[in-house]
Amino acid sequence: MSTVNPTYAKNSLANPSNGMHRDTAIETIDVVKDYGSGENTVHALRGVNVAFERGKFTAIMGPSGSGKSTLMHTLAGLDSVSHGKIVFSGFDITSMNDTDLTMLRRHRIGFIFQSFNLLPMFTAKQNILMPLTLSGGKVDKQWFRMLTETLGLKDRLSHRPNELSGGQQQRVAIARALITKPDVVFADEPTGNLDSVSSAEVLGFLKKSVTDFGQTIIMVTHDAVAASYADRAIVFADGNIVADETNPNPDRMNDLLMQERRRSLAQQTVTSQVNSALIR
Ligand SMILES: Nc1ncnc2c1ncn2[C@@H]1O[C@H](COP(=O)(O)OP(=O)(O)OP(=O)(O)O)[C@@H](O)[C@H]1O
Repeated sequence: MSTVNPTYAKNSLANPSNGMHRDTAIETIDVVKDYGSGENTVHALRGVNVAFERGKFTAIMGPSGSGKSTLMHTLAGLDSVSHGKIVFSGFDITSMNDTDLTMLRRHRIGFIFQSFNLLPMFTAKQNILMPLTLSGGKVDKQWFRMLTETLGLKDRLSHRPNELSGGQQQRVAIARALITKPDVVFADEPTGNLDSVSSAEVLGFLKKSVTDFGQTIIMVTHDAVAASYADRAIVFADGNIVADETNPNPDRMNDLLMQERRRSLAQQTVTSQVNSALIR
């Protein structure tokens, strides 16, 4: 049975204003994203409909170029959509201006990156508190203590990033992402630069933040083992969702990914045969 930190739950819920299910943290409605125009248009997202449940850990997988990063960037309001809506805790973020989007990201979204993105001149503690320093927010000392203890960082708080291992740096980045008690954390290949032991540790902490603190996490990964820590895994291909697995296991995810790779190769072969036939 998961326990939800009461302060956390209180701060993280908004009143949905549009009939959206109150257990949905973020949702896309018919989202299309095109890059470029005319003949050179790249259809990165082709009418994506997906809802991410609050307090769940979702992995997004798929071949290179399938649209995973585009989806994550549009969900986080870092990139605009060509068509459709993104509803975040009841608010349509596609109609927000840049200032409101910046505020939303600062106060309600946490980010974890493959390359940690810590500020090298600051200590672990300063890095963790950076989002609050920037927003002028108050530090919840109890929450800071709980996070740093859970993440095993208590004895590393005065160290700078170059004095920490990769796994420790990523744990600092996780604490930084969680310090504001965000509604959603987006993790982009969080274990891409880590060895298998550190990866397992980081994924274990991400899972714990979901089960123990009620966090909502959306993680892009190429790694089927990483995806198996999630409650759900979505597979993307060519800008569409082609599979949606509950309690994913690595074998099943690898099978689905291989299947997509074969399908994409077969499609490329057909396209190049048609092109050469047309040229002749
Ligand atoms: N700024 C851009 N301008 C033009 N095309 C883009 C841009 N960003 C992404 N694309 C294209 O959109 C498609 C989806 O890209 P995206 O980065 O979302 O894929 P991905 O699944 O995250 O790939 P990877 O696993 O390699 O990171 C690709 O064909 C890519 O080339």
